[in-house]
Amino acid sequence: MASAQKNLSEFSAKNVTDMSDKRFAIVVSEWNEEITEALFNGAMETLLKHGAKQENIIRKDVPGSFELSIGAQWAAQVDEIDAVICLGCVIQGETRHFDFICQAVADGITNVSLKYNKPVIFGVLTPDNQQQALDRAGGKHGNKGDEAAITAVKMLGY
Ligand SMILES: Nc1c(NC[C@H](O)[C@H](O)[C@H](O)CO)[nH]c(=O)[nH]c1=O
Ligand SMILES: CC(=O)[C@@H](O)COP(=O)(O)O
Repeated sequence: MASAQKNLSEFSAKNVTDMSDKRFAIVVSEWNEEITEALFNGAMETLLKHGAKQENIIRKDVPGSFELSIGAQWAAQVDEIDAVICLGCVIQGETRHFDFICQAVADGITNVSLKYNKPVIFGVLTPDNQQQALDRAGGKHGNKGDEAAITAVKMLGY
């Protein structure tokens, strides 16, 4: 189902458990900063809305989405971290570089999650252009950061 049919910020809050004692790491890519900052703000707002404490949320920045995997690993290896949220935006350019980054970060984040047996959330936009990114970072299709945060919350209540 495309984001056009399912707003990224609309989700069922039922069965969401208390997050007051959970600790989160949010790893944010600096590429396309206008977008990733909007994703971060959405993720923070959603975590706090569901009871997470500000002091239990740490942020780490990485240069680009390709570095999200290692940034996630450095966070996930910390025993006190319960879940990691990775936020990035990879915009299609003229070459196949887009494909390599997107595949690498999807595979890398998955591997970290399985290696450390904890939720590591793929909050990475992979749009064709800037407008598609804006539409999914607080625009008409919602905010991918909201979706990533509620996914972490739901997984911790698994
Ligand atoms: N073009 C985008 C990049 N490129 C940078 C890579 O993520 C990486 O930092 C570099 O290849 C060095 O390892 N990153 C994004 O997050 N978004 C882009 O659109
Ligand atoms: C996703 C990228 O790295 C991409 O934006 C780089 O642009 P290009 O493919 O034109 O070099």
